[in-house]
Amino acid sequence: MTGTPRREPTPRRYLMCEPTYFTVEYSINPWMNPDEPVSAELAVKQWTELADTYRRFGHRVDTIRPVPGLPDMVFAANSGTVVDGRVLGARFRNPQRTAEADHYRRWFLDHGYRDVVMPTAVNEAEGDFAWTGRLLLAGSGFRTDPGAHAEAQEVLGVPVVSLQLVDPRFYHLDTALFVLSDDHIAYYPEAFSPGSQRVLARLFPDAIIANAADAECLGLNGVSDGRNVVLPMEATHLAERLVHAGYEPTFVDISELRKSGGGPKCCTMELRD
Ligand SMILES: CN(C)C(=N)NCCC[C@H](N)C(=O)O
Repeated sequence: MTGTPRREPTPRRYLMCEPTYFTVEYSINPWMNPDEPVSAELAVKQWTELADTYRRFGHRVDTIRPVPGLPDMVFAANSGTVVDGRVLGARFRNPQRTAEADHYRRWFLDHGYRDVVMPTAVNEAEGDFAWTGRLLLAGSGFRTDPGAHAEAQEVLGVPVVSLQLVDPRFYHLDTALFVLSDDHIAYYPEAFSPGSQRVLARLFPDAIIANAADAECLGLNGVSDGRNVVLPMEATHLAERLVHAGYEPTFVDISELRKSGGGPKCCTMELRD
């Protein structure tokens, strides 16, 4: 008889950016409504709790200084994909976010990264790239260009699997899929084209399948260290499935950051050195 697998955490290093200048003053995804009030103070509180959660699990959290006028800079995951110490930076689709990429590029150079390449194609980094430990899953359809997938394969030297996103609410791959442990993922099938759904089912037959309620609270924007899985507090169905599979969910409140279309993962770039 096979029981629930024992899940082992591995130490992580994350890069985060405090939402000091957080606002929703433009709309570049369906979650953003500039007419709805937003509190930078509450966003900072929620972000601080997220960073403290990682530290409590023994992970290292580095930070980059926020820049006035770049309210989405808090979404660190969109500014770099790091595998084995190699960095592929970002090129944003929307002009409102263009300047973020260079601040992060400079952070990498100032912190000892020597292999830093800036993309030629539109590339929103870990927003659309997820490293499973074997494959780099790559989303396109709304933000990252399919050409960026080939560029990532060349620069990072890892096999890339292209996936097509089809629902504008789930405009980045990390709104619809995340990696739980080596080669084990959770995802929301309806966010993907029929062909991409078949690819995912073939590659990950034991994946955890999320439902619409999980996806609609950005529950797929989770962060896992192999055992502890940080999730938005509304993602209760997904949390039950994770417990069943041997993981330990931890809930965080990200309601303020969600007003910009972001969750825990968007705030967290993983530095795989
Ligand atoms: C989970 N997601 C989508 C992220 N990886 N990033 C959030 C980016 C939010 C920003 N307002 C934007 O629309 O770009």
